[in-house]
Amino acid sequence: MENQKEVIVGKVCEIYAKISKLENLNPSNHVNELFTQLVTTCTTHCELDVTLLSQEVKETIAKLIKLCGKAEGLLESHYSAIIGSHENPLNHIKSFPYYSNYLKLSHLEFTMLTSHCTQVPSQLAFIGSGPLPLTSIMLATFYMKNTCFHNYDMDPSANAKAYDLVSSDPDLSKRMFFHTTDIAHVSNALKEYNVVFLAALVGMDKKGKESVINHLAKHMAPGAVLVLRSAHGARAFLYPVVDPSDLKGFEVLSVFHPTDEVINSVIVARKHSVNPGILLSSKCHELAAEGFNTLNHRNVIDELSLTIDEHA
Ligand SMILES: C[S@@+](CC[C@H](N)C(=O)[O-])C[C@H]1O[C@@H](n2cnc3c(N)ncnc32)[C@H](O)[C@@H]1O
Repeated sequence: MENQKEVIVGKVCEIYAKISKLENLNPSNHVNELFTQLVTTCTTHCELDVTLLSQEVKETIAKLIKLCGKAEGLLESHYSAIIGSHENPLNHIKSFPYYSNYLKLSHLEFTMLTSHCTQVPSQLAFIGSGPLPLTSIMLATFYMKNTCFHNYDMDPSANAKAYDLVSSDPDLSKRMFFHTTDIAHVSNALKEYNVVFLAALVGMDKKGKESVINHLAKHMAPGAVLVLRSAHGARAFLYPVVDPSDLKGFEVLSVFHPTDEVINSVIVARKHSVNPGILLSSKCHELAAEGFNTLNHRNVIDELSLTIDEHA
């Protein structure tokens, strides 16, 4: 076990050394090959706790996560431009190489979400939607056919590309909205959403993630649900980890760590009401009227494993 851990860490550091020497991270055969090697290494070995690694390795991980985030942004941007150049972009969305991963991840997130909310949300925010907002598109197309999606990204070019993908679609163009701003500058608008999704790459380190989570805890409506992405085991070489205990101001409802090709763990949490037992604020009344089940806080990991296996 100890030996296996050393082998994985050695391999990841070796790949990091190669990636960090690249002139740029734009998609190319060589860049794709290195990231594929990295993802394969990290998804085939689950039993590894990165918090126990040396400070030196932790510093390498922090740098690697930033490079992965940059490469992911460039890959999504590249494919978004290609897909958006077609007359009906959404007919070509499956050409994105990680389409099936997103399909599984959005199904997982929807399953987890609906085990805590008996009614589909009317207004949903997705923070860090990027140039290829696949999760919003999939949720809107397959699972939440009447929900309005408010996509937030601080990069205007990401939003412009994302808008081009849905603007010609008669349904999604009416339900997808794009807001160009750093989420740290959004306060009152956050109260309007029954559900908020937080992308893995918003808050790239512990401090950054903590600051976004604290901001959401301060401004989301009491009783609203937060769905956020984390990483577990060796997958923590690729994405920032959110420890459920870091979710101050929220009640953690469920946590799921995938073991298949899906990389991100998913955490579902509910923003505390003023008094969790009694629905005091008008927003809580509104949520209760919409059928949000505030009393049902059971852990659904086992059931989820079953549901997901059934759909695998
Ligand atoms: C590569 S993308 C897409 C999301 C990715 N597929 C995921 O699940 O994390 C991440 C996006 O988050 C945006 N972003 C990062 N920090 C943000 C913040 N504080 N406010 C708004 N957008 C942010 C970036 O501009 C970038 O386009």
